[in-house]
Parts: sequence; C-alpha cells; structure tokens
Amino acid sequence: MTLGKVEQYLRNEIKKHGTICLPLIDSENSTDAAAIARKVEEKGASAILVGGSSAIDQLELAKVVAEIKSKIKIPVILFPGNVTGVSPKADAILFSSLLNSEDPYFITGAQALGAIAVKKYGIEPLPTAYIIVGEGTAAWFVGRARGIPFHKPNLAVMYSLAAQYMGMRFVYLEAGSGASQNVPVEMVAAVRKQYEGTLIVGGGIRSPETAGQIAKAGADIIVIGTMIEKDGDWQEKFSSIVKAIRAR
Ligand SMILES: CC(C)=CCC/C(C)=C/CC/C(C)=C/CC/C(C)=C/COP(=O)(O)OP(=O)(O)O
Ligand SMILES: O=P(O)(O)OC[C@@H](O)CO
Ligand SMILES: [Mg+2]
Repeated sequence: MTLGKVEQYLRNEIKKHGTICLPLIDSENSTDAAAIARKVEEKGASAILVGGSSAIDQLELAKVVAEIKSKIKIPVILFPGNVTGVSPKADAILFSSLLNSEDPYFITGAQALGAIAVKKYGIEPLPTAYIIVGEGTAAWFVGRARGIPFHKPNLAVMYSLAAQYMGMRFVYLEAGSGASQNVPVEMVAAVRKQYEGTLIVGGGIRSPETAGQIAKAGADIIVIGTMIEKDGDWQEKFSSIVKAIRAR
C-alpha cells in the first residue's frame, strides 16, 4: 500500500523533529485565519487543522481554507465535527471515527455520508480513531461521547489497540477544546507503549512545559487551538511550545 502525500509528509516531519505541532483554526471563530496560519507556519507548525465541533457554515469553511492555502505552503488538513466539515480545497482530512461515542452516527454514520465527497474532491483521508477523554467540552457534548475517565489510562489503551487492529493509522486522544485538564501524561505514555500508529494529543494544552511532557510521553503530534485563538500575545509562547516538543 502506498501512503498518501500528506501522510508521508507527516511521517517525515515526525522523523525529523520527534514531535510536531498542528495548530487548529476554528472556521467559526477566526477573524483572520490566513494571518494566523502564516504566523504559525513561520514559527514551526507542520500543517494546519481547520474545523470545529459546531461548524455548519460550509461557505465560510471553504473561504477560510482557500484564504489559508493562498498564504502558506504547509498542508491544510480538515478536522470535521460532522459532514459539514468536508471542504473541496483542503489537502487532507482527519477521517475520524469517534470510537467512544454512544451514537453510531459519530462512529460510522457521518463517515458514510461524507465519504463520497472526500473521494470526489480528491481529499486525502487520514484514518483516525478519535477518542474523547473527560467530559464537559463541546466535542464531548456534540459527539455524545462516553468520555474516558482521566485516571483510567487502560481504557484509552483498549480503544487505541482496537483502533490499530481495525487498521486506523492515527489515534487522536482528545480532552476537548479549551479543556481545563489536558490528557494526562500517564495516559499518553500508556497508549504509546501499546499503539503502533501516529499518536495525536490535544485539548487544554497551553504551556511549553505541558506540551514538552506530553511529547516526552510519546505523542507524535500535538494540537494547539484555543491558545492561538484567545491569547493576544500567543506568538512567543507558540514558538516555545514548538521548541519544547522538538527537544523531547
Ligand atoms: C469523517 C467525517 C465526515 C466526520 C467525522 C465526524 C465525527 C467523528 C465527529 C466527532 C464528534 C465531534 C463533534 C468532533 C469535533 C471535533 C472538533 C473539530 C473539535 C474542535 O473543538 P471546537 O469545536 O473548536 O471546540 P469549541 O467549540 O469549544 O471551540
Ligand atoms: O483548543 P485546545 O484546548 O488547544 O484544543 C485543541 C484541540 O484538541 C481541540 O480539538
Ligand atoms: Mg473552537
């Protein structure tokens, strides 16, 4: 099997840097997505994620993707919260199944509905197990997740191994955007020990220290969203995060 261009690129970036950072731009919240994208690219982001758990405006999403793509060289990867998160001009999509949802719509339903458009537009699908940790966030609520308790790393290991055996080459451990508690380092380490694919970790990561610890525990990709959306002076901190995860 030959890997797609973006997946191969991500693997090379991870090989080169140890852990890489993918900033998340919410197509619903971002007033100047292209400018933010340019800044994070300059500061060492390897690709840009675009999406949101309540993103339903597909015209707005298409506009944001096009604007970002016109300003940067790194890939734009969709991070859909529903079928409305599929957009023609993106390079790739986290083609994710929310494994610990109680609603089959988020496990296979949205995927079936979105698949033909992904094929038609030629967007590279990245087969991703999306696993929500904890509760109370927008992704948890919208996705009807039965969140993995923070102090139960083995439950995350069970889902990650199942994901691997089902052929998913990415696992995304998600505490949820703006989460007050990030995915615990112990959980990341436990999953890393067993899961052989690319490990993505996100939600509530705001400091170089935390990002560094999660990288050291074995995350291949760290997602940073809220920090670049809300903090006015995020740029220096973002550079420190990239530096901290590369030094793992
Ligand atoms: C593959 C296709 C077509 C769809 C997948 C659909 C799935 C599995 C959705 C999972 C459930 C879900 C709602 C995920 C949300 C993912 C996401 C983009 C989270 C980002 O969080 P924000 O939406 O930015 O949170 P805030 O609203 O708090 O900013
Ligand atoms: O916004 P934050 O808390 O950085 O989370 C990013 C991402 O994991 C959300 O899906
Ligand atoms: Mg958001």
